Amino acid sequence: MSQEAIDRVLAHSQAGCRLRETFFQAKATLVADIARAMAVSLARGGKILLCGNGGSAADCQHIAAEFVNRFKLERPPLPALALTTDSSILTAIGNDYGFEQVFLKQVQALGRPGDVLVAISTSGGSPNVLAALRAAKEREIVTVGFTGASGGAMLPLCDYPVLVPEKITALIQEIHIAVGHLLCELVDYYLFEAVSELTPYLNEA
Ligand SMILES: O=C(CO)[C@@H](O)[C@H](O)[C@H](O)[C@H](O)COP(=O)(O)O
Ligand SMILES: [Zn+2]
Repeated sequence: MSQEAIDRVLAHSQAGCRLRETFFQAKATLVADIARAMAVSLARGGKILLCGNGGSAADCQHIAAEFVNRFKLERPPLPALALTTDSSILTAIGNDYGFEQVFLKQVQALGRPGDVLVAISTSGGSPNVLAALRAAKEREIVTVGFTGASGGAMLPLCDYPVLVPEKITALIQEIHIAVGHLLCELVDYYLFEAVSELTPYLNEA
């Protein structure tokens, strides 16, 4: 058995544990606020859109599946759509207009004011994610950005920036999917277990 391999396993898990602890201590309120904003959107007939590249694309479809199917609670399906999954749409837009527009045109086609876009980029600099965020802002879609490191160009485009203060992509992604799961849990909480907590926000303009 290679000691080097074992050391790498332990170093990754220990770094992940430390990051997880400090991140959630600092961002618990932010995560709850985002879940409440999503629940308000869904209660008003809105939907959740998600976009990102590579591992983050996988996170998008993972999170959308929890909303559409179920998470922990038995409840009606909730509308969420990963903009990363339709190969015909992605290849048509990528081929005809360029990869930068693959999410932008889907936001333009499907996004309505009051919807929520969850945009995931660990670097905060992926041009197709930035273009989707700009399109969402133009349409009065609530923007949630999962990012890392310094947040890059994403930060000013996000109503709710979720910044993981870390440079290693894998560690950032592991926090992102934990945030995604927590949003699923808390949206269910606000919509189906604590509706009275949501009521004042539903009455806001
Ligand atoms: O999963 C990983 C790395 O862990 C990769 O697939 C990673 O997501 C890709 O390199 C992405 O293209 C990175 O994009 P971004 O997070 O910087 O927007
Ligand atoms: Zn990965």
